[in-house]
Amino acid sequence: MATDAAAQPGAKTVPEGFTERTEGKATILQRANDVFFNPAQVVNRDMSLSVLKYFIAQREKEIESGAAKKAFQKAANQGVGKAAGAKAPVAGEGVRVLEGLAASGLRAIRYAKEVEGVREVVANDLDPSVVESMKRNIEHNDIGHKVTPSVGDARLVMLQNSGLFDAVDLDPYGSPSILLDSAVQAVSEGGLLLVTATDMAVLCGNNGEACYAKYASYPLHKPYCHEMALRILLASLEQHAARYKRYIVPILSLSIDFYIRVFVRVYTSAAEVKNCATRLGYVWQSTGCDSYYWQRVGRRLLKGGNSVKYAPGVGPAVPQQCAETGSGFQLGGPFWAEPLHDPQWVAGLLAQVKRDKAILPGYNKVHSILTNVSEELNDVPLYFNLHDMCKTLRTSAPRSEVFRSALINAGYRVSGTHANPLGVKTDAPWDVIWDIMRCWVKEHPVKPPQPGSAAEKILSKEPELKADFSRAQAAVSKAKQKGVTRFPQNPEANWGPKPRHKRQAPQQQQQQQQQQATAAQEDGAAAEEQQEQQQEQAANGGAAAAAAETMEEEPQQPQQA
Ligand SMILES: C[S@@+](CC[C@H](N)C(=O)[O-])C[C@H]1O[C@@H](n2cnc3c(N)ncnc32)[C@H](O)[C@@H]1O
Repeated sequence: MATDAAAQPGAKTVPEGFTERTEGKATILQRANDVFFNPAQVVNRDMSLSVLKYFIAQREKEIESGAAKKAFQKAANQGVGKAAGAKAPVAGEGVRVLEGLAASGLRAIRYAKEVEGVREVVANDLDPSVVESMKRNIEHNDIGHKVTPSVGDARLVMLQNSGLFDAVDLDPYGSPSILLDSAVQAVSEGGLLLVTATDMAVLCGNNGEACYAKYASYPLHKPYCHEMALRILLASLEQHAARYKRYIVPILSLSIDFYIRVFVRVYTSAAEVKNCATRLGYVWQSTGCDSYYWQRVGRRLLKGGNSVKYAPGVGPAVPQQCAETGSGFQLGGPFWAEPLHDPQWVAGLLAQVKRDKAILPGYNKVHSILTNVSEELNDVPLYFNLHDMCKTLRTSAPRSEVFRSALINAGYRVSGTHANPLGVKTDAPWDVIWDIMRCWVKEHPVKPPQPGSAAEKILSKEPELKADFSRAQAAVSKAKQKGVTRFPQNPEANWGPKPRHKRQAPQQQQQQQQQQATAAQEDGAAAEEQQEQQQEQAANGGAAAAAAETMEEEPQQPQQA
């Protein structure tokens, strides 16, 4: 937990006009109105620290098995790191990290102090006055030469150190788009990229044209927009990487409150890069209802023996008119269409985080997010919001467990998503999903819908499937069964991005207000989900059981002082 602290006897002297602020093992010096420290980012820093720690352990194993050296040689033959004189990784030598936009240096200092196996962190910032305060903080933390301060444009630093950093962390205000091209070149073979984006209004489709300009992907302003934002950033990373015969492997992709954060490894392979278009897809979104359909940009065709041929995607993947409502479609993308996470990493990371509970100030939220992620259907891109579908039909929403049971009883898989407390992921096709809703409305009649409305068109069809709403065991997530709080409330209002340390243009202010409004909405949805959970508990086991389960929940304490 971050704390304000007065100087203790024997502790480092706190210069006049400063106070100390501690997060994890790092203590930084802060002046009044300093905006360098944003407590809302503790979860971002804890998560990043944990992923970096896990990455280092994995990398050591790869060095010991010889896989890392082999990969390094292969990449060197393609020119990776050649200009900068990159060397093959050596066991026990530790990793070299770049924090490209390091501000106060808090994150860099935490990496250096808390993650074993970090050899050096280069903490870089464009603003010389910021680097002065960073130097003060490095000195204040007694970390010797482990953190190297640097002033410069992160893009230049990355290009000048191509292939030389084992991990590159980019945590900008707003969009990372202009940093991605140099970032995919800066990491060593199999290296780790950790990237934040806070331009959620852009990525979520409020300004689609701006998103296309920045990321070359058209967003759709729909309930799945937070996962779509992740898929836009990943698609952009993949396309930048492909230009240098490199490709990405996402290990963890997170939508948290008001920002997204992706963790990907970067490899080099001319053969693998040919698959780039097959990993990306467009989404056809019905303009009349909630249905959406994927279409890959490219195809990989196996032609007998080992012969592989690449071809453009086939389409359109939808008819001229939406099968449910007769309306047209919007086309979004291209988006990353492959899994967002590596399940083995997620399982290992979750176990490691549990062991590190005492040393992670943002543990509760980090644990909740990873628990949710571990239960997500990783091969089902995007999700729908059950409440939105009910709005389309002007009906009351079934409890999520009841709706999920119907999907499972019809032979399909279903899960929630960490990106939205009300989101449902399933491999059921849309005609099945709508049939379940038609059956629900038959059992819970609604007022006759408006002639010509989407509700009328959808409900005028007889369901082909007879939905079975009886309780299926797998309909309740394991976390929920164990009483793990899946969406903890944020500790305070306006828990969101901080302004840049300069006057903001009205457009930026508006964007920030939108981001905060989105975060507030999500908090509302989380509260709704918790209320629903309590109602379900009460309905399933009576008040006593609900009370007992509630007591088992982890306390929802604010993560910051
Ligand atoms: C959100 S803050 C970083 C916060 C920090 N990562 C942390 O966890 O505390 C963004 C910083 O990026 C710096 N910055 C913006 N553009 C940059 C660039 N092109 N190169 C390097 N630093 C940049 C700003 O000066 C600012 O200090």
